Amino acid sequence: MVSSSDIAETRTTQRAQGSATILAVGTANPPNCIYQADLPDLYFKVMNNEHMVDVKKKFKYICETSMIRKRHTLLSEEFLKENPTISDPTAPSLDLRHDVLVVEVPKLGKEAATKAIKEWGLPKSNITHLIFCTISCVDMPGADYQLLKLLDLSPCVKRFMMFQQGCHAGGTVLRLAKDLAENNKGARILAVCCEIQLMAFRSLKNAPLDYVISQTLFGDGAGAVIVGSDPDLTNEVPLFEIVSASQTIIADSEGTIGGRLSETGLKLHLSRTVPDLIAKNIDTVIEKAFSPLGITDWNSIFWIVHPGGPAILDQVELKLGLKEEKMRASRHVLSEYGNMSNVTVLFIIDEMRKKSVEDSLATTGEGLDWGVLFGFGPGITVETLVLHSFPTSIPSTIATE
Ligand SMILES: CC(=O)CC(=O)SCCNC(=O)CCNC(=O)[C@H](O)C(C)(C)COP(=O)(O)OP(=O)(O)OC[C@H]1O[C@@H](n2cnc3c(N)ncnc32)[C@H](O)[C@@H]1OP(=O)(O)O
Repeated sequence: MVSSSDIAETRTTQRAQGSATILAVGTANPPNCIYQADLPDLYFKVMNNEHMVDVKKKFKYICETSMIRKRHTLLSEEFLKENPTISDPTAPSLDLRHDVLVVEVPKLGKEAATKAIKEWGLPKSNITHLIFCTISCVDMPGADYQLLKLLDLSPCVKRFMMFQQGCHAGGTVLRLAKDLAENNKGARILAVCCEIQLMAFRSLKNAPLDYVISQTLFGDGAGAVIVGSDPDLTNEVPLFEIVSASQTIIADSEGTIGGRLSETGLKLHLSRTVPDLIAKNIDTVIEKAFSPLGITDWNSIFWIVHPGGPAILDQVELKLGLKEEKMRASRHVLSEYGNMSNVTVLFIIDEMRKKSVEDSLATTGEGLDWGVLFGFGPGITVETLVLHSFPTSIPSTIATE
């Protein structure tokens, strides 16, 4: 007969001993790059909206204050010319958008995943779980299945498909990967976020101001990480330990960020109160996350913050009295790639560890030991991760890539 102590022992052997760690990061973007300074002329031309002079003026102003220098996109002028329904706010275009996205989202995800696997350095056969996250398209089987096929992974890899989560979900993916890694001894999780903004691309004819804002902020990209506990230090190089992960909903924020799929694409709603609501609540969230460690000096940690827009970074910085350099990595990624929704925090992790090596700092977290990762999205949902950095003893190929 099996005793309860046998079951307890079996459960212990099924679990990992240590916390989950990020073991590799890969990123990818479509090759087409648009400079924000060129966007107003380009956008209003391809959308046949040149006559909307006042809207263009507003669009140009927001482009100038967005703190974005450039963004990558799958879209091209040729594609929009060949597919005029995309630019017509009254014509159904959902099928057309989906036809493109169900193919392109797993493909871009594969590019990022391939880089992460290469950096990790172990055979693909060691991957036990796959998480795929996107708001760009919905399909069955989903982008997780397509990516498994594209990468030629084992059909026994355990998949999780996260549809329609939003911008906080870079944090959700890492939280899920942590639970999987810590509860399954030897697990190696490939987690991929990929967003191509074609679903939300739309004409500004008769559009509310938040549509104008969304057209100026979002960019295309994919990020991938390998996560696992108890790294084999002869073969694996840990970058960040995920010490804790939590999620909360900001009080009285319902309806301030949202999206609905329609026959004319994804309609995004953003309230102007978003930066203020996040800033007003951020102190409570961070105090709760760091109280077990006794850390209260927010300038003593490194920061990875989803840059929904510059106002969010500015207001968090102001509320917590952060030094200007704390948001460097988040602002850099916003400037060079725009808001790539849930993908963005994975780019910031990549930027932070590479710059730390480049600047000969002692740890992957800008020379500091502890750090925070914040994801913000519909709800308003906040994902909070407490991270612990590692010494920057990583191969030079990673830093110079
Ligand atoms: C989709 C997801 O899941 C998660 C996400 O990431 S959602 C994206 C979250 N991002 C945001 O909410 C954007 C945050 N906002 C910003 O960063 C900045 O406001 C901005 C870059 C959009 C513009 O910055 P700015 O030009 O310096 O000044 P700001 O005064 O804030 O705004 C300019 C104008 O736009 C208006 N505005 C700003 N945000 C608005 C919104 N969401 N809806 C409607 N109007 C808005 C302002 O009221 C102002 O209008 P007036 O000139 O008529 O007064």
